[in-house]
Amino acid sequence: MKTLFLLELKPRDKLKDNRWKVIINPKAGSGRGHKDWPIIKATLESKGVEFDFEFTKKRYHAVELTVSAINNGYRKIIAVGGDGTVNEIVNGIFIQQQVPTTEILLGTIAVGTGNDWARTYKLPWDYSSAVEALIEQHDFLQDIGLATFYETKVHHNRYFANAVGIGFDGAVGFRFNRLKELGRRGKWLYILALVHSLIVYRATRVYARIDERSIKSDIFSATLGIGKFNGGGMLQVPDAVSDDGLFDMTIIRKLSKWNVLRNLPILYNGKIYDHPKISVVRAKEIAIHSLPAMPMELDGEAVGHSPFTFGIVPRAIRVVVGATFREQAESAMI
Ligand SMILES: Nc1ncnc2c1ncn2[C@@H]1O[C@H](COP(=O)(O)OP(=O)(O)OP(=O)(O)O)[C@@H](O)[C@H]1O
Repeated sequence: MKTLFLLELKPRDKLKDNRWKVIINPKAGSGRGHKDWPIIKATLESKGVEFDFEFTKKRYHAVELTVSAINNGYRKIIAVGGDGTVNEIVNGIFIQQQVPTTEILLGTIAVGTGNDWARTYKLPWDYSSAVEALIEQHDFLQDIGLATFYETKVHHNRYFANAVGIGFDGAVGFRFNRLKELGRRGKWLYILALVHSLIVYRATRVYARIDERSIKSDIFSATLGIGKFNGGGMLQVPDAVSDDGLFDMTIIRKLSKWNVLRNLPILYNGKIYDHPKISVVRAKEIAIHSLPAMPMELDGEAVGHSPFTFGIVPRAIRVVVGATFREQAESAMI
């Protein structure tokens, strides 16, 4: 009985209800995480935010830091990074076993390259306004996706908070990561990866189960979205709603390379579905098999290849959003 009493009290003793744990990826945004941290830190301090902080030291370290932060009583976490950092923190929130995932509040200060997750929530880019948003704490419960895939014959599971791209989109992700590893930088890097992949990538025969439906088609690319953006501002899933319990899956059927190049603007202007070979389906459960295997990027990270399964976990993580997004979400509910 005495032991039980102690066990119940111990986590409460160390609860840090109002203190944020800040996890900084120094490599995000080609080193912006490291370079801008002194400014971000000074901004947090000047606005009276209570926090402790830690830098990631390697890939996936943010997963570990999140699990130990929650085990040490933190319930509010700030990601200083890009989509990959947010993704690792979300995976850490699911891995920990101390509290339900919805009891953790996730905020972000976007210093990444693409920052697509932050775009959906209209989070401010300047650090002063981003910190104000954390103080105002407009929160929102968003859906999370769980993907299964293969990487060199090993089966993996990973949660995602924003979007997954498969086929051509996945190939661009792999090329983009490769260019970054080679030390290439700059805002045109994604376009460079896209043009390179366009030269070498071919549509594949895809067999998919989408909830109750089955499809067989030659598919060039597909994007599953919880958020609306991917690829650093592309609107490939422009109508995705991040708390509707459904993926929006944009399917781009086999296209000529010229047709892809000519239609690049519709990837950015929200009119992607005007194209006759592009359509959208909405579903909770999706299974995909392809010949040959197709590559996948998940929240901007090139991670593996098919066969894939995707499932949605509705309203699973509480996130801090921008005031404009919150107002729009509230007026949509009226
Ligand atoms: N200390 C570190 N050293 C090397 N890599 C790291 C470190 N910390 C995190 N990473 C890795 O950095 C990668 C990129 O992080 P992140 O996605 O946050 O930035 P980004 O790629 O610039 O932004 P975005 O995904 O929004 O374009 C992730 O794969 C992450 O695992």
